[in-house]
Amino acid sequence: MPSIFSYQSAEVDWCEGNFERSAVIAEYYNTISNVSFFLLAPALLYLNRQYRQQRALPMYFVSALLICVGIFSTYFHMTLSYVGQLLDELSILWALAVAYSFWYPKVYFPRFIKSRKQFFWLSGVTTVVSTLMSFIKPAFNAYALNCIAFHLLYLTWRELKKCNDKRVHRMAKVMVVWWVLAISSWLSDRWLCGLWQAINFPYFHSFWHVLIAMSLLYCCPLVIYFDVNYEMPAFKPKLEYWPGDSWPIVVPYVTLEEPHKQC
Ligand SMILES: CCCCCCCC/C=C\CCCCCCCC(=O)N[C@@H](CO)[C@H](O)/C=C/CCCCCCCCCCCCC
Ligand SMILES: [Ca+2]
Ligand SMILES: [Zn+2]
Repeated sequence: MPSIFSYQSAEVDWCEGNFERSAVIAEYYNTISNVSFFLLAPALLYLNRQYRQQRALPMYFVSALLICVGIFSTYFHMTLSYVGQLLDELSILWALAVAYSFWYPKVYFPRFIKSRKQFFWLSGVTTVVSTLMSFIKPAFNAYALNCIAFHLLYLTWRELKKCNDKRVHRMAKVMVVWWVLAISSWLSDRWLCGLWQAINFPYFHSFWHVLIAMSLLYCCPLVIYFDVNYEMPAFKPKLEYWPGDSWPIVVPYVTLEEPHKQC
């Protein structure tokens, strides 16, 4: 019986051919495209540094978990091992759980939850139960995780209804475009592999890594923007673009306008 650590012991195998470019890396492009997650975390911390100074714990915690996602996803595609697959999926689950625990707006808490502390407990218990259940059918986990994006889209839509800042609406639209491209790549790698192999282009899962990191690059400032509005009344959030508004390719981030001076 193969070990759960051994090469190709995972339940899933992505479309890219195995060991075609290296004797030790199973899926070469799927492995190296994880560099996106290693760039994403420091970019978020650097660009949103004013917010990070106010909310250091959640920012460092989620950034560290995004790095873990990168490490485990790299390990998974390098080995295609059962342990790699579970670590990849569980690191995503825990990163999302921590992000929800810190940033889920209080106005959407279920009625029986009275404080963020209680919400932490609810998220913690739900995540531990989901972690245990994830061993039942690991191949199903990725579909369940992808469904969380629909909840994020729903929350974004609810928030945009209350917001009339045009820059925020534009940023949300761009985030959705990146996500649609990302999920299309993920699904097509899963379901249309025969077609991509026939045309010798089985690289859609590596596109997914880059595209989902791009959508997170837009999603995170949105989360920060709404958090400042809800939880930090002394500040006014402002969306800015790096390196500048007039550049063709830009990265959004949030600055905090000076707190109201007390006389
Ligand atoms: C201030 C910041 C707050 C926001 C924090 C958001 C935290 C997000 C945490 C984790 C997301 C990482 C997703 C990347 C997964 C990469 C690894 C991967 O490719 N794994 C595959 C196997 O290699 C696996 O099959 C994929 C599983 C599906 C993952 C689905 C993740 C949904 C993430 C939702 C992001 C939404 C962005 C825009 C929403 C409209
Ligand atoms: Ca493969
Ligand atoms: Zn992957």
